[in-house]
Amino acid sequence: MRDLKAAPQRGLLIVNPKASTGSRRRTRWVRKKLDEVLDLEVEVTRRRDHAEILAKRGADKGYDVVLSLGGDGTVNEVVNGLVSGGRPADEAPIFAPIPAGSTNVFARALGLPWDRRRASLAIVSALEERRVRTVSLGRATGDDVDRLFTFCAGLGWDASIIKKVESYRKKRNLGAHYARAVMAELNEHGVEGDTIEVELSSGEEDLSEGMVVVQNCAPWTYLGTLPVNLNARASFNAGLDVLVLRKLGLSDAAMTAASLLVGRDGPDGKHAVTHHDLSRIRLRASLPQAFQLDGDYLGERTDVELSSVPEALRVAC
Ligand SMILES: Nc1ncnc2c1ncn2[C@@H]1O[C@H](COP(=O)(O)OP(=O)(O)OP(=O)(O)O)[C@@H](O)[C@H]1O
Repeated sequence: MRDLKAAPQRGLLIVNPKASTGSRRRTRWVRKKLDEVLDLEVEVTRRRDHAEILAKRGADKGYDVVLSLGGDGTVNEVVNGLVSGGRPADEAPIFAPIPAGSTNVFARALGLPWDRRRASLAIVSALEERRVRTVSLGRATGDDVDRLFTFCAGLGWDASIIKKVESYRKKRNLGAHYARAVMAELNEHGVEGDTIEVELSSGEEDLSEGMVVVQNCAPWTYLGTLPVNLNARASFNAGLDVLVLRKLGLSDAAMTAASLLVGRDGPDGKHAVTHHDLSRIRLRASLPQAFQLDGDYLGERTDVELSSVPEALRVAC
């Protein structure tokens, strides 16, 4: 092992003590491992949005590496703090996400193991070997929101489901909760509803009557170990991908939902279409629709613009 203590990088570990799979003992183990390669400071979040403030402070203070120990909510806050105000990737600390949530989409999409110990070891080895990758991010603006996202944004049906899943919080087996929320949503509303106009930077237009999902990478999410690939071509090295769910009758809603969630071939083109590698996507809903960023329900919105921010963040993985 190379002795980085000779010239250690300064690291800041931001710990969310409320993340689903967090515990003091596990945090101590991670901290000990990181201590071997970094001159490490640790900060613990005290409330929602605190990770963003801590990360911004870390970037301002010139830390070389900032790590999160939490789920995708913590990742989203830390990333927003690191490159807030348009800070270029090479002037921001290198980021590394250590998974401690229930799903950990961003860390897994980077190829890190779901298991926190194995992920920590992979990150330690990336730091030792100075293995860094620069990834794109997405940015959502409009209707009093201006926020970066790491893996997805959604307007309509999937955000309503996320709102439901959040209400089942602190219970285990999120895969089952997700399926339960899908069925509850289908029973209550179907997927037919108000329209969402979709305007793409390619010049194309589309119309959805249920849901629009924008992805910055693939997969979109995981049900346990199963990757859900609504848009398998989405990539950190390209612009944004979008899935537009077109008109859908209640009779085949469950079938289509199932094929979207577990199908290997993506949407069938009849009920849903995808568009690849876009710099900008404008969404205008006829009535306020549920909105989510990185799996976090943010309330209802009618007008949102999603844009790609290429090479926005350096990641050790
Ligand atoms: N001390 C705290 N008290 C209450 N909430 C907190 C605290 N620190 C962070 N949070 C909030 O906890 C929320 C959930 O965090 P996070 O997404 O990291 O974990 P998770 O929900 O277990 O993961 P996943 O989204 O994968 O299920 C975030 O919105 C974050 O802002």
